[in-house]
Amino acid sequence: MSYVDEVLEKVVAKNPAEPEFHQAVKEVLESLRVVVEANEEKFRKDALLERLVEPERQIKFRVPWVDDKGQVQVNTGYRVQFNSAIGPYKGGLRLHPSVNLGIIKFLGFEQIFKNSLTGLPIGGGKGGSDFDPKGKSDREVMAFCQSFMTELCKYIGADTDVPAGDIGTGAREIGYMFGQYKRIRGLYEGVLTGKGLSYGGSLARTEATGYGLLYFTEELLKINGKDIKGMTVAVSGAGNVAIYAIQKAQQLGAKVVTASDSTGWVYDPDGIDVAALKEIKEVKRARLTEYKNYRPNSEYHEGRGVWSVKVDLALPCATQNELHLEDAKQLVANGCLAVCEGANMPTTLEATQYLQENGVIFAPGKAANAGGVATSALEMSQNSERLSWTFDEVDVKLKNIMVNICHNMDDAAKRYGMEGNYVAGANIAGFEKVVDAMTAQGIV
Ligand SMILES: NC(=O)C1=CN([C@@H]2O[C@H](COP(=O)(O)OP(=O)(O)OC[C@H]3O[C@@H](n4cnc5c(N)ncnc54)[C@H](O)[C@@H]3O)[C@@H](O)[C@H]2O)C=CC1
Ligand SMILES: O=C(O)CCC(=O)C(=O)O
Repeated sequence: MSYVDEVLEKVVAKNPAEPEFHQAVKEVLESLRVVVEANEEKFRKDALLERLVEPERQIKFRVPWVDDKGQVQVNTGYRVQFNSAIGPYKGGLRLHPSVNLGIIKFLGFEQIFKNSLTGLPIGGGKGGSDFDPKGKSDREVMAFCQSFMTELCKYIGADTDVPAGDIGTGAREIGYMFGQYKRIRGLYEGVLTGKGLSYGGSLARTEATGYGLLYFTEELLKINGKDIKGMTVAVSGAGNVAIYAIQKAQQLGAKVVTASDSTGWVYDPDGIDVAALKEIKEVKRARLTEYKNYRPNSEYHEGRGVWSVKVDLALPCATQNELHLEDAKQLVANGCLAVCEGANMPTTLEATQYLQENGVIFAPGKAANAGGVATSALEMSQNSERLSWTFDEVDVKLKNIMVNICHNMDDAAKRYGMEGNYVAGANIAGFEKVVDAMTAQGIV
């Protein structure tokens, strides 16, 4: 049996009931086959792949807090410190009822390669909890965040592990967590990114993942002889990534006609109104049903359906496994030219394969959405030097990073004879640096 197949089998046997983690590992190792085969003897002897798929540390803890009725609630907290070969662990905290260890492991594993692709010195990690901030009062969210950080603060630090936001963790949650870290540890340091501007945050971090996705997509389309200007675009999600992806797409001359949340989606033939979306989601924390009050010409539909709209470009920006094989078939039938992932692993393996086989330009999240974590690393730099850069300074750096990722991914695919296979290109380019560092640092 080949080394890759052996490790894939071990991952499934050793980590049962973690389908998202199996999926993420399969996607990466399958596309590394050619690199692994060229170094099989050494990698096998060093158990390189076994070490790559085993987190350095997994922390799981109890998070008790008191709700507004005086009732004690108990959630589970996680931090998976996956790989520190190229820098301190870096990656967001997800607060969503679906969170479990397997989901945090898939996200942490992806983060290793994504962070490597940014070219910045950050290792891979991820964390979160099955706490649901939706429908909770600010006081309840604060009580949860303080309890969560009371335990997490023992394991993180500006030079060891620097968490940030993800689904359900925005500026409000990061603020409460930062306050509690400072209070317990007595340290005013850049232990979290995505902080508010008044206490060490970076300009452009809020916009970075969505803007970065569009800088990357614009470049990728250019490489393939196409122009984003004038394209019609479908975006899923209505959170941090989706909102700023829509905004930048419109600035680049495209028309985005959809957005979605976990209960439904909107179609706006005149182009999504970003100001309305921001007010509904960021200020009111309400459902997309409200969108029609701002845009009478738009349609609201319950359930899924964003991928049934005829578009040139699809940007999944909500959550994992939200774009299925049936959706891929519909996109292809409608003449969609490209799919670039703003979320982490939003496309199933079958859908990815179908898109690639049918000539759709497909860019994986670990490359396309790396602008968020890259700008987090820029926030860490600013915190270290006790300075803040202007919006334009950060934005220019972000754009350069995304353009470089795009070309490194494209070059890596070409080097291994897989031109246009950007899943392989991103995985190989991310892997090379991590493996080099792991090898240089010995068996650890
Ligand atoms: N915030 C960041 O900087 C980064 C986020 N990501 C990824 O982007 C994705 C979105 O994250 P954020 O925008 O930060 O989160 P968010 O919490 O701001 O927004 C998530 C959005 O997706 C929607 N959503 C969640 N589950 C859904 C479902 N099952 N069906 C349809 N819609 C659903 C929510 O209603 C919300 O509108 C996630 O996969 C996250 O891991 C990736 C890189 C960086
Ligand atoms: O900004 C960060 O550190 C993390 C962003 C993140 O969680 C991601 O890239 O998925």
